[in-house]
Amino acid sequence: MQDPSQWALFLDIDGTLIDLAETPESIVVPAGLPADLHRLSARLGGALALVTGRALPFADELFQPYVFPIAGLHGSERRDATGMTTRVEVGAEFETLKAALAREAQQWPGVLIENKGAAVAAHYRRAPEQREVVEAAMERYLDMAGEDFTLQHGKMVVEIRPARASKGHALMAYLNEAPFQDRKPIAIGDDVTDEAMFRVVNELGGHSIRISETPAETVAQSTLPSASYLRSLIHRFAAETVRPE
Ligand SMILES: O=P(O)(O)OC[C@H]1O[C@H](O[C@H]2O[C@H](CO)[C@@H](O)[C@H](O)[C@H]2O)[C@H](O)[C@@H](O)[C@@H]1O
Repeated sequence: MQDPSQWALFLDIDGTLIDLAETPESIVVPAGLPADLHRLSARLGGALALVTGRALPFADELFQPYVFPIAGLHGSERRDATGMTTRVEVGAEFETLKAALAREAQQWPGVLIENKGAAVAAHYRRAPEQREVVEAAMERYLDMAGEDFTLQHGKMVVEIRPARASKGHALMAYLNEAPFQDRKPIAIGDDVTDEAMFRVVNELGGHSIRISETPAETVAQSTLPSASYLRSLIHRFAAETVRPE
């Protein structure tokens, strides 16, 4: 990487840093990845943020003991480089809605409901035949949730999340703050939700990269074949930061 002080790096988690797994809980964080990210972040002067659909506390656990700036729930919550967290607040009615969804989902064999606080996901990876049922139900629940929410489609998943946020907004917010400001953004992701980051990055003259084994419909400027390929690049760039003690 030429002159790391010019760049800010924004990384998606699932399918980008970590291989996809059958369920949200069964992902495996490769040994060495958290430390590699920590070293790479140091090389970038701290201008590395994780931008994910996961809830922030879950994302934090994946990379402990290191603490990175993280935007969670597709940008609905965001911890900046000073450790300050901001969140889109949702009303108490959303708890009732999530409980009703979880009850109804018991009739859909193999479908998993992931309660993420201000967002809720219905996963059909273990039951692809349930896709239409799940999508129709989530449209119905979205109507009940109201205009403060939106549907987020992803890989074998449909989510209801706050409408007043996106990964693109989160990336923009980071770029207005130290240590990200005055740097060119690089965003790397693998899914529909990451396209919002790619659009912002493209407008700002940065670099957008989609992880995809096969040609994907994307506005990203380039592609990488897999999460493991990206991890090997991160390892290489991170290693360049190691100095003899
Ligand atoms: O923005 P991301 O960090 O990519 O998060 C997107 C969603 O990732 C998770 O779901 C996806 O990964 C699961 C584990 O590999 C997989 O089982 C599922 O099919 C994928 O859709 C996560 O569970 C969601 O909450 C995130 O929004």
